[in-house]
Amino acid sequence: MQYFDFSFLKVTPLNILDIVLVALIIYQLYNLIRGTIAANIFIGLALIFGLFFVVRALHMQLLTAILGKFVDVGIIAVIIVFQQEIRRFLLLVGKNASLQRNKAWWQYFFGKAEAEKNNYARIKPIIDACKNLKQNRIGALIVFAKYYDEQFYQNSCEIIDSKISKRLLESIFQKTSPLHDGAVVISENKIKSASCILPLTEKTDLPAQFGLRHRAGIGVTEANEATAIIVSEETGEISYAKQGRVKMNISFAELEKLLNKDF
Ligand SMILES: Nc1ncnc2c1ncn2[C@@H]1O[C@H](COP(=O)(O)OP(=O)(O)OP(=O)(O)O)[C@@H](O)[C@H]1O
Repeated sequence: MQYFDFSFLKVTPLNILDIVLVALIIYQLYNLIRGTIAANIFIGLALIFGLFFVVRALHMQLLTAILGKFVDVGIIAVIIVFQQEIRRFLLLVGKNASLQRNKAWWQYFFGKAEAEKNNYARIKPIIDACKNLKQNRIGALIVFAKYYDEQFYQNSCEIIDSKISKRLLESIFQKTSPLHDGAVVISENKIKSASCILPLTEKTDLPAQFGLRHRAGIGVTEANEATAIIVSEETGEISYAKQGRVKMNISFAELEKLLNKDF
């Protein structure tokens, strides 16, 4: 019987740490591109790289030379194509740590129940405003940005920078309000801006009734660490978008749970 000799493999604790860290980075990158158009681009690039290694091994010189040109500029192509995702990843690395730490300290000192109570107080005006908007069939798009990326939001928005209030949210979305077109962005516990023009998703498999408001709500969660509530003017239905996916027609109890988790 033949045995394989693995004695040449020397695994140190540092090697294991190395593998775990790489796995974590790949997982975070996967989370960032999951369900977005970037995932398809990634598959396309991976296929070109895979094909290059196959044709090179088979000594197919012409194809190797052509694909080699792509592979030579591979890292530059990856940086250009995944510019948005790399930006989000770096933001995540830089800012998430401090946000999570704040939350953890709060829970450590005041206990989980107190933290939840505090969170409910923050969420309540938003849920109450959504109830009113739904009842009156007023369309709305409210974005919760984990980090307020000034470059991304401020170009197209009206700066508000105010405490979150039910009445303010309701009045922004009134059809006669000059700010009703576009999205409200909430971040750092404030209504940061209104009337924001957001990027539209390029998804092709969305329900037919989804127009620009829904497309913008989904699009912003693909391009940023953000979630969005979409109130349909047509049906009054509430949808919730996160990481490029959307939950349709959710109840207020569900909305409260989602906001409690994400906001
Ligand atoms: N790029 C954008 N960013 C933010 N808001 C947008 C954008 N494009 C359109 N909107 C908002 O969506 C409104 C138009 O909504 P539209 O009827 O196309 O959407 P919908 O998804 O069908 O939603 P509804 O069910 O409310 O009709 C606009 O009045 C504007 O307020």
